[in-house]
This record gives sequence, structure tokens and C-alpha cells, in this order.
Amino acid sequence: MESYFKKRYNSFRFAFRGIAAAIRSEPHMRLHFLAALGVTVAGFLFDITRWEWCLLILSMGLVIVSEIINTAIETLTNLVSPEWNELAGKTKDLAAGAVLVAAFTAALVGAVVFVPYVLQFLDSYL
Ligand SMILES: Nc1ncnc2c1ncn2[C@@H]1O[C@H](COP(=O)(O)OP(=O)(O)OP(=O)(O)O)[C@@H](O)[C@H]1O
Repeated sequence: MESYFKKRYNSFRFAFRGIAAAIRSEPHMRLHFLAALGVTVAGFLFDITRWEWCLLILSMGLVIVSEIINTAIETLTNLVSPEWNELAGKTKDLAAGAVLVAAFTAALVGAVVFVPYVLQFLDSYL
């Protein structure tokens, strides 16, 4: 019988395998990670506050989680309904809509956090 620790270790391994599969198969996922890297660099450059970091980390996590769930739904839909089906299409559209809402929300949070810093920067250096 597998030990408790071996089971937990395998759970993490499968989860990381899922994240890696999403990065490999989804170009959007790579874009989300690139955007997260850009936001992180900007956060350090503008020396944002702890609470602003929390908001940005939550926003980035929301986008990445929604993209992983979207990928899972797409994969399952392709398995269950590889042929054209109105409900399969609706399912994929709904999952894609969730990613769009998450990305739009993250973009708004990013704008609310960074626009004042950018304006201040332009004001003092230009
Ligand atoms: N089996 C299907 N039956 C009906 N419509 C479908 C089906 N598969 C895909 N579609 C339609 O085509 C759209 C794109 O589906 P597709 O599987 O290509 O996703 P995608 O463009 O790869 O999504 P993403 O960019 O998030 O990876 C869906 O949102 C849906 O409207």
C-alpha cells in the first residue's frame, strides 16, 4: 500500500504535470506568464506597496487558474464531443468567456495600481 507521503508527493507531481501540459499546449498560457513577469518587474521598478503586491498576485493567479480550468474544459469537451455539437461549442465559449473576464479584471487592477506611478514618473522625469 502506498504511504501517505508517497500519495501526497504523487498528487503534487500530477498537478505540476497539468500545469506543464497547459503551458505546452496553450499559447495564451505562455502569454499570461509573460504578462505576469512584466507586471512583477514593473512592481519592483515602481516599488509598489505590500497591498498592491497582494492585489496583483491575486489577479495574476486568477488569470492563470482560469486558463488552466479553460484548458481542462476544452480537453474534456474534445474527448466527449470531438464532432460538432451546439452544447460542446457553448461549453467552450463559456470557458473562454471566464478567461476573458479574469484577464479584463487583471488588466483593470494593473491599470489602477500602475497608472498613478507612471504619471508620477512622467511628472518628475519629463
Ligand atoms: N465540438 C465543437 N462543437 C461546436 N463548436 C465547437 C466545437 N469545438 C469548438 N467549437 C467552437 O470553436 C471555438 C474555438 O474552439 P477551440 O477548441 O479551437 O478553442 P481554442 O480556440 O483552441 O480556444 P483557446 O484559444 O482558449 O485554446 C469554441 O469556442 C466553439 O465556439
